[in-house]
Amino acid sequence: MSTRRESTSPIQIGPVGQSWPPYPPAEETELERALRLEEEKEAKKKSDVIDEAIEVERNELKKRKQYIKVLLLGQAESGKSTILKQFQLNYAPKAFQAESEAWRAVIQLNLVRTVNFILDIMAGSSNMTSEEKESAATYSSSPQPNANRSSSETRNDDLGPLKTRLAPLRQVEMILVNRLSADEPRRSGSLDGLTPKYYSRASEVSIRGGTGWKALVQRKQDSRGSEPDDLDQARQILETCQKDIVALWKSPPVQQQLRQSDIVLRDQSGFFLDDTRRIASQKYKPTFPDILKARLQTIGVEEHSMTFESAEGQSAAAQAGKTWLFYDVGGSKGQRAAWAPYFDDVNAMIFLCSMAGFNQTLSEDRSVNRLLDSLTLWKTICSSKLLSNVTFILLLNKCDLLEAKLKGGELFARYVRSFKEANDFKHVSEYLRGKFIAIHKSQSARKRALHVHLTCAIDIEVMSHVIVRLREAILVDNLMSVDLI
Ligand SMILES: Nc1nc2c(ncn2[C@@H]2O[C@H](COP(=O)(O)OP(=O)(O)OP(=O)(O)O)[C@@H](O)[C@H]2O)c(=O)[nH]1
Ligand SMILES: [Mg+2]
Repeated sequence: MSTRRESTSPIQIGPVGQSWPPYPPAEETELERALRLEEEKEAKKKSDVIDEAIEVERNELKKRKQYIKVLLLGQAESGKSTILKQFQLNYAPKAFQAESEAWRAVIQLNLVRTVNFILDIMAGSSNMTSEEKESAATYSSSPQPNANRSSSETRNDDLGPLKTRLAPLRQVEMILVNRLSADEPRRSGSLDGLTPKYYSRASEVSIRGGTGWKALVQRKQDSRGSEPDDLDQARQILETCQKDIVALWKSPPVQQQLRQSDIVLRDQSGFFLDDTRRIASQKYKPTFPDILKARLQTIGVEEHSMTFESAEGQSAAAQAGKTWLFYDVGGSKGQRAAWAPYFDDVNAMIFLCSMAGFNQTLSEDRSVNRLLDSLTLWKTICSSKLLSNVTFILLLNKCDLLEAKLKGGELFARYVRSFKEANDFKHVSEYLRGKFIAIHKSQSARKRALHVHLTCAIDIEVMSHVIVRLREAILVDNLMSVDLI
């Protein structure tokens, strides 16, 4: 502990002859002396508190140096948070299971938002701005979105009673958003009163993520005891709407309108309409596959600490090596400036690219193709000097969606003119793999290994093998001692 405040030799400042501290004053009364001593005691107390805080921070820093730090990078919706969930599921399943209840609100909100999105579409385009019409087509699987076509062509008054019965879902959405975001300032995408709003993304949920919201949902659940609250009310309404949601989704006018607007809801993140009966039930408990499919946009950079559960009961040293820190970043363009400070001190970087993005534009900038954005971003990351010594992992993700799009007749060459091969998964994924590897080779300042995997981040079985290999690669590259492995 520092004793700097107790030094007796005063330092010289100001004009020669004046010293600091000016104690003790030449003529000091008893009262002045008592006050002075009291002040000094207070100052010492404060100093000790500061010293203690510094010490704690130093120890914390020392501990953090023993952690493996992994940075997850990639554009929005590429699957970064999903990969983090896969690590938790594989290596900290008890902790992951303990949090599963908190995901219920997110999944139900994903579902309710999709329903309200459909209701907005069916209500017609009159209250949509031209920007909203365009952004509704962001999810289109077609290169030429056709969202501007008049919805009156298929508007069907038979849906009237259904729409009326589903109207309370606006309130459900509001309750769930409030519950998840609680003290957060309102951000775009959150509900604007009860006014129907045309969402550019059917199920998008945008709240500050990390562990904060989970704790919040949990705390509220614990504190309310047996008293019914607004969340119970929301779940009751949702259950009451179960059959009508199914009917809405199946109704020919809805399917026709979505087709005419070139909106493919099944391809969208957080799509749960095929599981309505289960998810809208009051007894609903999120399963692992549901949690992996849930969409919760990451805002900012979130630090997640994960301790390998197999390390429980081992020595403190072994435990330290078994704790990994993940930095999960928000991938949209506006958030990328916040990444740089994390490049400095990580052991591994996992970059995700959604291969299904070849026929999509960024939701934050509809003039930019997603695949092109990913390649540009990859180029920047590869050339970063700060990352030149870290383990590089590339996950070409959303294999399932890429395959479905190609099988559905979407032509890859229509978006990527240099592609001349057969329009199937094997050739397209090989082409993309080659492109990314070539960029890595040409942009890296020094020779560095690159681990590449084709992934479907929501597939538990297949991912369990990939996750093991990622862990091994990171540990081996970072020369961890055998007992830590
Ligand atoms: N079908 C399919 N969906 C996936 C795959 N990987 C992720 N998803 C889904 O895609 C959505 C977006 O994934 P996230 O992990 O939230 O994306 P992110 O990169 O963290 O996005 P930001 O937080 O906005 O930067 C989620 O609903 C996931 O369930 C995949 O391989 N296939
Ligand atoms: Mg995320």
